[in-house]
Amino acid sequence: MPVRRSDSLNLDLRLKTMRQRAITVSGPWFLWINLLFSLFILGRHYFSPLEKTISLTDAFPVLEILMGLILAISSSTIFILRMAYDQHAEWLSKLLSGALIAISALWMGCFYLLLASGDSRIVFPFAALLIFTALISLYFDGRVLLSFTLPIWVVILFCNFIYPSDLTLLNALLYLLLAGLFESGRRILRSWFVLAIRREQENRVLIKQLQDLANLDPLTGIANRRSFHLLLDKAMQRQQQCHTPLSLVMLDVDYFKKYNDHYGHQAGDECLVNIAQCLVAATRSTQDVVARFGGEEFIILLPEATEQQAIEVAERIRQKLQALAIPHVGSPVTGYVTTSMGIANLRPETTSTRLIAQADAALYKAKKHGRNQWQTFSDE
Ligand SMILES: Nc1nc2c(ncn2[C@@H]2O[C@H](COP(=O)(O)OP(=O)(O)OP(=O)(O)O)[C@@H](O)[C@H]2O)c(=O)[nH]1
Repeated sequence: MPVRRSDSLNLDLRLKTMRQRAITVSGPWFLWINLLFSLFILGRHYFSPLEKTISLTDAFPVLEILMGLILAISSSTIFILRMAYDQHAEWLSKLLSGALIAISALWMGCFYLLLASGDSRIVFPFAALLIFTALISLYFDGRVLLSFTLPIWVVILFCNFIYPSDLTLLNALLYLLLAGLFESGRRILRSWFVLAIRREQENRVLIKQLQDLANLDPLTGIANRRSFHLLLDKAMQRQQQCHTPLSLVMLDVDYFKKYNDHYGHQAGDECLVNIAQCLVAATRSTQDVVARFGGEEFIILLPEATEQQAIEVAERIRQKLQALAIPHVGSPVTGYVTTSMGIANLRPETTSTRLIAQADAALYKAKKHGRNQWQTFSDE
């Protein structure tokens, strides 16, 4: 199946959002690792069973300063992440990326100092561990992963050339092997990540399609009878708790059988779509519900609307249809498509079935009085 542009745009957008989320989930773990590693380097003389070598860093505590900065950046970023109100906010992911790039630059300085002073015992295991834990935590975001690991790769390679005593064939092979493992691992992990997001995206589309099938009328795209009942029950519960008004308008297209007989079923379908659009245009988009109740019958739920406000809606519909002026030569009413409408207002103790029956009774009255008009149940 060809990939549509909108689908790939959606996927790119979803990937971006998920990358932002993922970094705020695995970022803290990686910051803890950096924090522990910097503590280890600070206390290296206590942990190391090997004899202490004289090094550059003894003369001036640059290494201690660098490690102190890693400690400060890691711990403060972890703290901010813990305290943040929205754990997946975009600014948090930016803060984390920035913190990791800064930490990487500090590691670069640290490894350079150690290699320059000939103390390479902990550099290679530490660099390898850092690079592979970075891969585990950041594989989904190539840019951040590369920004963190590249300076470490570069400083080791650079020192191997500057200080050739360290440039053994074994080192070079090890370096190449690590780079190969890193890149292949990154590709595998990333492909799983993209696949998972793509599947999730497909599932979302599928769920939306199923929801639309269950809740929308396929011809007009407005709510169907089933979802109207659900929404009416919900609205009635809310209304009865808050004691606010609620009204219904039920509509029936006048002499629609004659319309079909004269213009054909296809034109009849188009007419129903136009009427549905007209009803939607005449109501408030946020809370009113326009639904197709049956063949050429529509119903409108007007929460928080008094009978007078429902009358205003019905009158607006009548005028909009009049302005549309869809020809209906078979109609004895006006020669154009018209509707009859029944209005019912919710009274205490009224059930939803009863309320619909009241709107239907008012609609029947409108038909009896000559169609192309509205009637209210309260006038009975
Ligand atoms: N084109 C089309 N026609 C439909 C659809 N659903 C129902 N109808 C037609 O709507 C017509 C309804 O006919 P009736 O119930 O006699 O109502 P009416 O002709 O409007 O008469 P009054 O309601 O008394 O004004 C029937 O001819 C149905 O075939 C639909 O989805 N598309």
